[in-house]
Amino acid sequence: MKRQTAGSGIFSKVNLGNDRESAVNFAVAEEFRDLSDFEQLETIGSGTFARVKLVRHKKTNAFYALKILKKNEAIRLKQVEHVLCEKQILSQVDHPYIVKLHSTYKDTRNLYFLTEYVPGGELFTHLRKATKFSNETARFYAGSIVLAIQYLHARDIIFRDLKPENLLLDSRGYLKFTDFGFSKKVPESTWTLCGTPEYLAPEIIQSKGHGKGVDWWALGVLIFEMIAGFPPFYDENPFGIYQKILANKLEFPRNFDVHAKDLVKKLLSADRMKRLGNLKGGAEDIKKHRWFKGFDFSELIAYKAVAPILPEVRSDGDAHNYEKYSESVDDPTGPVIDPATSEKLFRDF
Ligand SMILES: Nc1ncnc2c1ncn2[C@@H]1O[C@H](COP(=O)(O)OP(=O)(O)OP(=O)(O)O)[C@@H](O)[C@H]1O
Repeated sequence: MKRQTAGSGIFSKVNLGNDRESAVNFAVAEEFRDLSDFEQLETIGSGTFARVKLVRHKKTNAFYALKILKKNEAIRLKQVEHVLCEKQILSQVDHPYIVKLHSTYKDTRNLYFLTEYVPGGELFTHLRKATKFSNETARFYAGSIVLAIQYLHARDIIFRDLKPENLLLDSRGYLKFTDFGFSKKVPESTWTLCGTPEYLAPEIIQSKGHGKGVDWWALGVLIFEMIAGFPPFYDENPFGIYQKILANKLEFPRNFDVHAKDLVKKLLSADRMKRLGNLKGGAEDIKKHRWFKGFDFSELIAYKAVAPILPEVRSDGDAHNYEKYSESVDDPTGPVIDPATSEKLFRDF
């Protein structure tokens, strides 16, 4: 079972902040100007109020992913500000491990993100298939995540939804971050409760205000889950999970690598002032940890490292690495919403 991101309206302490910077890097190329230039193929992802479809550019035959969000659902679930942030942040970032945004569109019913198509499937699927990863495999992905998060944090962007469901594999087996729906530009702290229960840092649950440290916490959860095959704090219901996170009791399976264990403990420090990654040395402290001894980050970023899993990609538009969704049950487009409301709320999209 894939884990849905929480925080859609249940928790209302929203800090909107003053982070409406203009999208400096975002110029839409000619070929991406019109949505009717694309043929919509199968659904490859479905979230709380979005559907992601594989699409083909009719003229060039190139494949892309189109994320479709219903405006009415974005309003109902109080996600308008998050969607605007998602566009603003995705249009500003440019990193090999972050999915590339080509263009955005809107009509009377929906908002659309056109991004590169990443054909290798979710890290989640590969992890569940393998049950658990070897130390080396986990290190390859963790190293990639450290680089991407370091890049984001240097730009004061917190990702806030790190989990294997939001990490995709490209055809070379390298990671791509997707879903910036909860990411936020914050030089200081922010107060919104969002994320996925198993990956929430204690300071988010306690509404203490949180910053970049939450991504390093989530990395600790992810390294644990990759090596153990299950997350460190687990319960049938979210409140049970929150209790376990706050109790901060870690039980490592036998054979868990000692250095990985030490790193996970340092990332899962309940006190964010003592959490590795969140200290003066930043991400460099994590790169220097014993678990990464001998690991070559420059090879990794240059795509010279051998990826541990090479996904089977039969052709450019092959979607078999993604779950199959019924196309008929749920119309991906929403109802037309009042034009004045639409203009007011979605002007910046
Ligand atoms: N660029 C892409 N290439 C291939 N698949 C993608 C791409 N973007 C998204 N997907 C697929 O669609 C799924 C949902 O996308 P995304 O997480 O952006 O939507 P969401 O509605 O915000 O999801 P959630 O509610 O779970 O947070 C992803 O987990 C992935 O399986």
